[in-house]
Amino acid sequence: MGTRTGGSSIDLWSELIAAEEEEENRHQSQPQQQQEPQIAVVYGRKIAENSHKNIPKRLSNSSNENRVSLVPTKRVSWNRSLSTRGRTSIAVAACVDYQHQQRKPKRKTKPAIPRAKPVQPPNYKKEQAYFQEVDSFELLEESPSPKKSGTWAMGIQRDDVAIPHVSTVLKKWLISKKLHRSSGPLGSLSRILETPALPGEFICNDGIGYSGLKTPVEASLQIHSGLQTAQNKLNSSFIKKDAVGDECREDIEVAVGKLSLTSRPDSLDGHQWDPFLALLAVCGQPTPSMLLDVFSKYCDPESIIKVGEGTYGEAFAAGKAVCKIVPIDGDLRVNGEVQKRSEELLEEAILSRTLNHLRGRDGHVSNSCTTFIETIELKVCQGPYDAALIRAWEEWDTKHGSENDHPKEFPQKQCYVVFVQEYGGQDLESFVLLNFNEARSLLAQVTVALAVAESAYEFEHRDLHWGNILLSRKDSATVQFSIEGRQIFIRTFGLWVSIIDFTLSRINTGEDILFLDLSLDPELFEGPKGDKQSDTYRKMKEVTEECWEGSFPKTNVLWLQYLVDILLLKKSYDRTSKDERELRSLKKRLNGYNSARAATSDPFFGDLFVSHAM
Ligand SMILES: Nc1ncnc2c1ncn2[C@@H]1O[C@H](COP(=O)(O)OP(=O)(O)OP(=O)(O)O)[C@@H](O)[C@H]1O
Repeated sequence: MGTRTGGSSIDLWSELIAAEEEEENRHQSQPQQQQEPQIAVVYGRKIAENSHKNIPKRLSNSSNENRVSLVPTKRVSWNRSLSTRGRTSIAVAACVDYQHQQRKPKRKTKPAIPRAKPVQPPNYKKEQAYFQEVDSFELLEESPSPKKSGTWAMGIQRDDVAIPHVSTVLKKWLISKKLHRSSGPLGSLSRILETPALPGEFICNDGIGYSGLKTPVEASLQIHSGLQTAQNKLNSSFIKKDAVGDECREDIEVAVGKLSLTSRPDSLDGHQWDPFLALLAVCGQPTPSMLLDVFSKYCDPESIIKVGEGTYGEAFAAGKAVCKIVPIDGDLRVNGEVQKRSEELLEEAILSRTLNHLRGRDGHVSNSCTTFIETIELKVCQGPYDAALIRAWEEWDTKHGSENDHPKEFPQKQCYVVFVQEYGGQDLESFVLLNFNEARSLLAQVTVALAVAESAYEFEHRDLHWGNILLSRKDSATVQFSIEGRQIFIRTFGLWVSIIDFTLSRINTGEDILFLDLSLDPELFEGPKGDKQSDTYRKMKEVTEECWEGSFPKTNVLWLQYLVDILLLKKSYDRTSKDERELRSLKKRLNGYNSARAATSDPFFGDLFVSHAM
C-alpha cells in the first residue's frame, strides 16, 4: 500500500494539494456536481487494536505505533518529544515498511491509545469513514522539537559585545551588568528585595497576583536595561512589596541564605547567583513546597486525576484547576530528555504571567482576551511524588498507556515547577468537532486572540500545532475580545478555545523581548517535507531569516494557515463542499496578510463578529 518505493519518499502532500486544486477546478466547471472527498490517494487508516473505546488511533498524539520515518537512520529525540507535544502533523505516509523499525523498544510494549481522556464521538462511524477516505496518510515522522538545552534569549544585542546565543538568565544578567557598568553584583534575593517596590502585586503567599503587569505601554516591569532587566523581572514578582510583612521577608532572606550557602551555589565571574532562587522568588516562596501541599489547595488529594502528559510535564486535574508538574534541574533523564533548568522556567514563568494580564483583571486594558490559558499560580516543589499522584498516574497509565517514565523513579530531592492553570479542555487533535460553525469559531477565536496579543505584546506563538489548542464546550454564545480599545464579540457556537504552551513564543513585555533562538535547534527545521507542521517551522525560518528576536507577526499567520489545513484534512465534522471551498479560499487569502491583526479583516470572519454579547 502506498507510493513509497525503494525507501525514497514521495511528496504525497504535493500530490494531495494538486489533487485538491484539480478537484476545485473541476468543481468550478461543474458547480452542480456533488464533490467527492479531496484526497486523491486513499490508504486505510489503522485503528488501534486495543482501542477499547473505538477511537481511531490517530486521534491521539501519543500513539506512535503507526508512525514511520522518512529518515529511518536518524531517529532522534524529537520523535518522542513531538509525539507527546502534539507535534504531529499532516504528512502523507505510504512508507509502511518502516513503521516497525522506527518504534522505540519502550513504546512497543505500550498500547497506543488516546492520550487525552476519550470522548465518545457523536458520530464515530462518520469519523472512521472520514479517516479511511480522507486521512489517508500515516504520520511519517513527528516534527522536530526544539532542544531544551537552549534557553530563552532576550532581545538585548550589542555589536561590540559577544552575547552568546544560549544565554541563561544568569549569563544575561552578568553580560548586561558588564554592558551597563551597573552597581555591583546581585548577590542574593535579599538584594533583589531591597529594590524599590512597584505598585500592584503581592508576594509570599500565593505566588502570582493579577494586578501587576499591564501592556508594554503601561509597562510595570519598569526595566531599563542590563542589570535592571534581570533585577526588575524579579521585582515584577514582588510588586507591592510594601504589603509584605517583615516576617515574611525575613523568612525569604533566611531561606535564600541557606539555599545559596548550602544547596545550590552557583558562581560565575565571581558573583553568586542562582536562578533557582530567582524562581523561588518569582513564585513567592522562601523554600520549595511539597507537591501535595500545592494540590491540597485545590482539591482533596484522593480526587486527583491525571489529564495529560507532555515530554516534560505531567498534567493533573486538581479540582477546577490543572497542575502541570515539570521536573527541573535534576541529573536524571526524564522521559529520555534532559530536565529543564530553572532559568528556562524563570523566563517561561514571566511570559505566562505577562499573558495573564490580557485577561484584564487589573482594570481597563485596551487589549484583552481570555484565550491564552490562565496561569493561576506557579510553585517550586521538592520531594518525591506523593501516593495520591502516583495513584492518579498509574490509573491513567492503565487506561491510556503512558509514554512517560514512572514518577516513582524521581529521587527524594527532585525539584519541580508546578504550573497551576485553568482547565482548558481537550486538545484539538483529540477533540471531536461537530460542525463547520465550530470550526469557523475556532479559527476566529485563535485569529483574534493572536491579534490581541500582537497588539499588546508583539506576541508570536511560533508553535501553534493542534496539541497546543485546547477546546471545551460552554453555554456562552459569544466570547469577548478587546483589541486596541475596540470590543469584539465572537460567536462561539458553544466552543471555547484556549491556547497553551508558550515555550517557543516571542513576546515584548515592554521592556524585554523574550524569545527562543530556534537557530540553535536545526533539527526543528528538518522534519519531513510535506508534513504541514514541519513545513510551518521552515516557513517561519524563511520569514524571520533566522532573526528570532525580531517581530514577525507573519509567523502567526503561518500557523493560521496550518490550522486551516488541519481543519480541512485532519478533522472530521459536518460540512459541505462549499464550506471546504471557503476554507481553501481563506488559506489562500491568508497569504496576503502579514499579521493575525490584519487577518481579522478577512470576510471569512465577518458574520462571526458581533458588536454585543449574545
Ligand atoms: N491547562 C490545561 N488544561 C487541560 N489539559 C492540559 C492543560 N495543560 C496541559 N494539559 C494536558 O497535558 C498535556 C501536556 O501539557 P503540555 O503540552 O503543556 O506539557 P509539556 O510537557 O510542556 O509538553 P511538551 O513540552 O511536550 O509540549 C496537554 O497536551 C494536555 O492534554
